[in-house]
Amino acid sequence: MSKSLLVTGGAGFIASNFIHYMMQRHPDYQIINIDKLTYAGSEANVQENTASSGNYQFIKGDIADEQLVNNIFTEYDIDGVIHFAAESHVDRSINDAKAFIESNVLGTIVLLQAARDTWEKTGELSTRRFHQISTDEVYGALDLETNEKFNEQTPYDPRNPYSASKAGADMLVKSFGQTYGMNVVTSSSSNNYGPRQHPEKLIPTIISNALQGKPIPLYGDGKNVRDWLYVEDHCRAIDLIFHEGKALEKYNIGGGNERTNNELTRIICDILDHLKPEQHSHKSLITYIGDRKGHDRRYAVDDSKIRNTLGWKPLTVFNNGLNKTVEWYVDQWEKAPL
Ligand SMILES: NC(=O)c1ccc[n+]([C@@H]2O[C@H](COP(=O)([O-])OP(=O)(O)OC[C@H]3O[C@@H](n4cnc5c(N)ncnc54)[C@H](O)[C@@H]3O)[C@@H](O)[C@H]2O)c1
Ligand SMILES: Cc1cn([C@H]2C[C@H](O)[C@@H](COP(=O)(O)OP(=O)(O)O[C@H]3O[C@H](CO)[C@@H](O)[C@H](O)[C@H]3O)O2)c(=O)[nH]c1=O
Repeated sequence: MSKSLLVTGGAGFIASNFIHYMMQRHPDYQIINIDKLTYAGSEANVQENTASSGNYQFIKGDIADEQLVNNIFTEYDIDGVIHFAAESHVDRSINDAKAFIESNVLGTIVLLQAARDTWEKTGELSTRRFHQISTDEVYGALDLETNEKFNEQTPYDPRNPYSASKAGADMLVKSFGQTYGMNVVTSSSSNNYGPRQHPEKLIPTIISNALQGKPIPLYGDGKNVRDWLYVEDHCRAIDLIFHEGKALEKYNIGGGNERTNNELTRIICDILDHLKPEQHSHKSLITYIGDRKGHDRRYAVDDSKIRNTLGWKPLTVFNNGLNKTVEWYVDQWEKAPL
């Protein structure tokens, strides 16, 4: 059945990939994308596939703007919300967390209330769906020395202002399920990689600095571990959870690719050495700098619930995904060097 989906933050990294994915997977769906176009969002991220589509609508605006969000719910018959919009960069939250509270906490409550009020009136509060896109960072950090992973029962223990704001938003979403019987679901994923990520994040930083012959900055000893998930595998998981996940439940999504930042950086440098043999040795650019404050040591996700109950698993082999990713950034770089 065709649906109208409100996607928030669709000009950012993951949600723009999600819109591309959904337009191919469900071409009959209408997608309404609300995005404030902060420094992290770019309309160019979504223009490629949506330009000629009659099923796509872009609204430039803030999810914390109550009047705008209420108007969207009045104007469109929204079947479901997939809520990505957020301030997403840990380092920025350490410098100044105010925007994180405004977008991630206040923005989420504005969306929840508009959805609740609209769907309550039509008697569809328990059938229409609000899907919260969350992060493995809400669980805190793991030690390097253990094999432990975050599962859905792991208590929340956010350790930086970004993850605290996401944890707050997740709690509000859960409370709307408990208090009003709203059909909410939450998914928490590990670190995504792929095309269209903002250059402030680790992988685009490595590639862009390497291409420019600039130092590749690694925080601390470079031994921090992240569990890398190809963004398209994440999009497939979200599609499945949105349609088939159980109300009030939470699903973890992992890549099964734990790598230290040192390992990851060296793999990317090897790919670049192969693609750009005429350039300097890329590894020689690796430079250790001061550590991130409160730097979480390791994230790792146990995704057996989504594998066992919904039949999802990541399909992208890490080296293939990284090769595709590096090629995409090199191609962008060649079209428009910074
Ligand atoms: N990137 C990851 O590895 C990762 C992993 C797990 C979960 N997440 C979550 O996925 C979501 C998307 O992350 P991302 O990396 O694509 O982020 P991003 O920073 O690339 O994109 C965020 C988008 O949200 C928009 N936005 C921010 N505040 C807004 C507001 N108040 N109103 C409307 N739009 C606003 C921005 O303009 C931008 O387009 C976030 O909720 C993040 O917490 C990200
Ligand atoms: C930008 C940068 C990062 N790093 C380190 C810090 C981390 O250990 C690792 C990855 O950093 P980032 O790319 O900023 O990602 P991280 O802090 O893990 O957070 C990401 O992954 C989270 C999911 O785990 C998401 O919720 C966040 O929105 C997303 O930004 O690399 C460096 O060593 N040098 C850098 O220049």
